[in-house]
Amino acid sequence: MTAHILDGNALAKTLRANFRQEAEALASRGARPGLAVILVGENPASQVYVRNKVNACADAGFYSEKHVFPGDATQADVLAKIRALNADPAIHGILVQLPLPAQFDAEAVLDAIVAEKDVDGFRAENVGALVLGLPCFVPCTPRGAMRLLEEAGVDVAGKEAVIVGRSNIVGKPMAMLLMHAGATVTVCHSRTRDLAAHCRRADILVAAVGKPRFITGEMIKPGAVVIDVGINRLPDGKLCGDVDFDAARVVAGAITPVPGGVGPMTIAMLLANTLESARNSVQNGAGNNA
Ligand SMILES: Nc1nc(=O)c2c([nH]1)NC[C@@H]1CN(c3ccc(C(=O)N[C@@H](CCC(=O)O)C(=O)O)cc3)C=[N+]21
Ligand SMILES: [Mg+2]
Repeated sequence: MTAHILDGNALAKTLRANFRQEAEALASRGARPGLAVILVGENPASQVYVRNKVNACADAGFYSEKHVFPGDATQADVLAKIRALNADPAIHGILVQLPLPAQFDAEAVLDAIVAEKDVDGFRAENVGALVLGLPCFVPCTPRGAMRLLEEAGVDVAGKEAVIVGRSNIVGKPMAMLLMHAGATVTVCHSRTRDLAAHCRRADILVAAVGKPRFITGEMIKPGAVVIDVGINRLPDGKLCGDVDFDAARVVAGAITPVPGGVGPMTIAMLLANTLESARNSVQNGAGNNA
């Protein structure tokens, strides 16, 4: 058996073409979707991701701004920029690239973004709404992972889903989305006893641990759908996921590659959330002139 490869690059490209049509429709109503990305410091991985986000905006006909601060910038500098963007009608989404340098209180910075522009979905109001099943911005990486499951034709209801990783950005929201979709969800983490046994029960296995090739072939149930959220840079400069891809692909039924799986879908869902925010602004009578 060889797993079906879930091509995030191809799906993201198709989605961006659809977003472009919607962006033009919104632009004609005075609300071209606009995203502002804030990057602090010179983390090379962050620079790549931010560049990908800005390029994706251009490709989808969105307006975007990139605000780069030096690594020794103060929190007050960044907060002032966020306040200006909060009030800017051309901007529908504000993203502060994480991680922030150590001198920052990331919680306080994210909290400064008005909820209507929190397209990452990281603020407490958003997380609360997600848990309650109310309208909200669904965090981009889990939303992209769910979209890939849909693309794979996976009927989530009744399935055993196992998530490895309990982060606020991936593990926790992913658990909520899978639960809402009807899966029986187990969240495993660094303290879990007999992780392999949990993983082997999974019809849907989501790896979000941040350790290269941590999930081995023996941890996968034959035919399972494997979603690899990991992006790890190896000493030779190559990227690899949290799953041992070569071992997994001969066991799994479907699997996301790294790169080219969840990563591009994360960016596509950032655009989807920004589009949603622009649509909301039109409904609330607060478009822009972009
Ligand atoms: N406020 C905030 N929101 C985020 O959504 C956020 C963040 N901070 N900090 C970092 C993580 C990571 N993340 C990725 C986005 C795209 C790729 C991506 O495009 N990956 C390509 C490869 C990129 C490469 O070549 O390095 C791929 O998987 O094919 C990866 C990772 C968003 N994050
Ligand atoms: Mg996690």
